[in-house]
Amino acid sequence: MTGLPTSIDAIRGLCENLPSGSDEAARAAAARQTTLTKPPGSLGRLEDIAVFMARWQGNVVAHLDKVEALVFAGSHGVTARGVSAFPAEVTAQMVANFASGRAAINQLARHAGASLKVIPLHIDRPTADFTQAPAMDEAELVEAMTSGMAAVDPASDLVCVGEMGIGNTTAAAALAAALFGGKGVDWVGRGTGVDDAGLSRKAQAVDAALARHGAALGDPIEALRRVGGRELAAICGATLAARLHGIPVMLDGFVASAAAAPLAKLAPEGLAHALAGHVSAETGHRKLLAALHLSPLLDLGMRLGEASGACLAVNVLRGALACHAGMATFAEAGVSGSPPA
Ligand SMILES: Cc1cc2ncn([C@H]3O[C@H](COP(=O)(O)O)[C@@H](O)[C@H]3O)c2cc1C
Ligand SMILES: O=C(O)c1cccnc1
Repeated sequence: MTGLPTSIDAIRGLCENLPSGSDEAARAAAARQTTLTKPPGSLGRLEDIAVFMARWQGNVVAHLDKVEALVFAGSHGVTARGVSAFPAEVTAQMVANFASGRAAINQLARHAGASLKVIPLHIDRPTADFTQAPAMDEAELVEAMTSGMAAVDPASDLVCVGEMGIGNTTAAAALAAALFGGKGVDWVGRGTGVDDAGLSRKAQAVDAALARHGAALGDPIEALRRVGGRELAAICGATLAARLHGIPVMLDGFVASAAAAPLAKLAPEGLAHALAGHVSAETGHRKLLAALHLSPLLDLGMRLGEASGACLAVNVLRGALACHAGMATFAEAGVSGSPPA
């Protein structure tokens, strides 16, 4: 990637020629797995992870020396519709909490050996209420997406993406509905903990957005611009940039998954370099992951966002790669292999 794109068309162009990772490294990693001192397949998905990481890092034995957690923050006009259990000002207050190191993500990023970067995106300037108008104009979308792209350090071994933005589970639900069909009720959940009335306001907001934007939502980037938000666009941009730099991505919960989902719609293998760190308790996340053909690594009933589930899942990757790198082969250890069939 040379320089950041300056238009939506340029971003679309980048999605047309995505690298497919190293077949050679993936094949060699799969071959190495068969030589390690364990019954074939006995490490389950840890084996697949070692092969996945080899493909996207282009190394038979992948490493996790430099793991980045990127948390993008944005403000949402749709909060005026009473769609969150918390007031909009919590977004800025939590950004301050991240800076003082006392939020959940500070603890989980440290525990995962990840460096945490928090990127606020004009949090004093909410997007437009997308039940009334597009959330962002084209320039705002490009700015948000390229902020996400620029946040990715090309030297990273893995990028975890997450978000902070009161109201953003409604934006994520609207985006999921735009991309995969269905109505508000199919995709909204309780987010920060709305009651039944709040849940039905969320469904109504999504339905109103679907009605207002109509056929324009058939285009994945337009859907992101019209019913997404700045932090969702930035996650989409960061996930795209990681692909172009040859860096695997760990997605967080419902919001981060919805944010990255346009890439899967723009290119058939658009999210092939991404893992789902976990399935959150937000209604709709399981269905969204199924639509994206992603199988979550963890299922712990978390529903926080902030990249918390993504960072926790990094520890699973560390386990997978420790085995892949450190185990003896049957030959090295003098362990008898299975008898010839
Ligand atoms: C104190 C606090 C910390 C958070 N950290 C992440 N979120 C999460 O909740 C928000 C989405 O839920 P909704 O759509 O219901 O507003 C996002 O900011 C998300 O990251 C938080 C929410 C709160 C209240
Ligand atoms: O799964 C998520 O991303 C999520 C769930 C609840 C609140 N915020 C984020």
